Amino acid sequence: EEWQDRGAATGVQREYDANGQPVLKAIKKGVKDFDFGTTLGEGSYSTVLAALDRSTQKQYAIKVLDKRHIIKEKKVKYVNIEKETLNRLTDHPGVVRLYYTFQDERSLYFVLDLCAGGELLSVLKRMTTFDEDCTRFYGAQILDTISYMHSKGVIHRDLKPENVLMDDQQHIKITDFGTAKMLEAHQDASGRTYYDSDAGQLRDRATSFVGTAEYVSPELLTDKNACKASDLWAFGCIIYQLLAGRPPFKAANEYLTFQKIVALEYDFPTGFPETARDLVERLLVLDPHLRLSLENIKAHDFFRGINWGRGLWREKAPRLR
Ligand SMILES: Nc1ncnc2c1ncn2[C@@H]1O[C@H](COP(=O)(O)OP(=O)(O)OP(=O)(O)O)[C@@H](O)[C@H]1O
Ligand SMILES: O=C(O)C[C@H](Cc1nc2cc(Cl)cc(Cl)c2[nH]1)c1ccc(Cl)cc1
Repeated sequence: EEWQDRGAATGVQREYDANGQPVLKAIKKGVKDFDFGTTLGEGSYSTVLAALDRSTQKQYAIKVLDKRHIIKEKKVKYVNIEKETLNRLTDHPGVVRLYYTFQDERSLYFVLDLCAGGELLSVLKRMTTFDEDCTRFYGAQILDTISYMHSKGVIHRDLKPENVLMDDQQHIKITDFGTAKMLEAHQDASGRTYYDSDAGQLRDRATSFVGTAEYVSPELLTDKNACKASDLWAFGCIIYQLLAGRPPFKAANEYLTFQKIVALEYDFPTGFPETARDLVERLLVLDPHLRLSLENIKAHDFFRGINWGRGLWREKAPRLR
């Protein structure tokens, strides 16, 4: 196997060599450390199973990918991007946590947070629409997470209700980073790390990746360039969808949907709340430079009363009505 799994060791244990000298050995988890349970879902190249770590009795979701299938479908790049991106996003409650990766002769394994609440899309379908309080609460958690991702130089590029999972506290966790873009890290004069605004993206012009039709930003369709503001366009579509029960741009096929996006052809259902309408109108703006910035969105009237930061993640989720 030319790929040696340099996956992060899960910790070290102390052993003693022949002369009684203490030796620290890296502990690597493997398949045998887990009891696999129900299938939580299937992807095009993956199966996600509930699993119990026998030694800690902790529950996880383990995403299993078939090596041969990955190679045949030319998805090696995406799998490695998902691993590298998740390894960069390790300290925020709104990002699904990657604990370990390992492999055996047949498969690759991602050991992830278990999100027992399923997809936000399924919750929305059960509710038809969210009321303003729920939209404000879940919207704030999603925005706080986008803010963290962008601060780490990660653009998700495929944000949508299917990629927002719920944990057992009804808090959200964003997943599916195989198509994310990682901006180059730079050190400033005082040695602090910052990420290339979007200049570094210029080389990326040839990117072949386009997200999910209903949430694709106009700049990705016109000049094939995703930037941080592209995630904020998708955020605007999600806020609209939570309140309206459907995404703003949806047509019979992808091409017609793209036509609606670049023509900004959408309207609000009667009864759509005014403040939310104002926020969506300032997000669904064709020119990414004129779209509301992250800070402007946090300060928008729709999010009045939200305390951004730790508090947001300790609060009890409003009852989904
Ligand atoms: N951490 C998790 N906890 C609980 N369920 C999960 C978790 N991650 C994924 N799932 C579920 O498993 C299913 C498959 O997810 P996976 O990320 O493997 O593929 P996908 O991204 O949904 O599909 P595709 O690869 O075609 O885009 C999803 O529908 C999701 O609901
Ligand atoms: O060195 C690393 O970064 C760890 C490896 C890299 C890696 N080994 C692979 C083997 C195959 Cl067959 C396919 C892919 Cl995508 C592979 N990616 C790895 C192991 C496990 C997981 Cl889940 C992801 C990447």
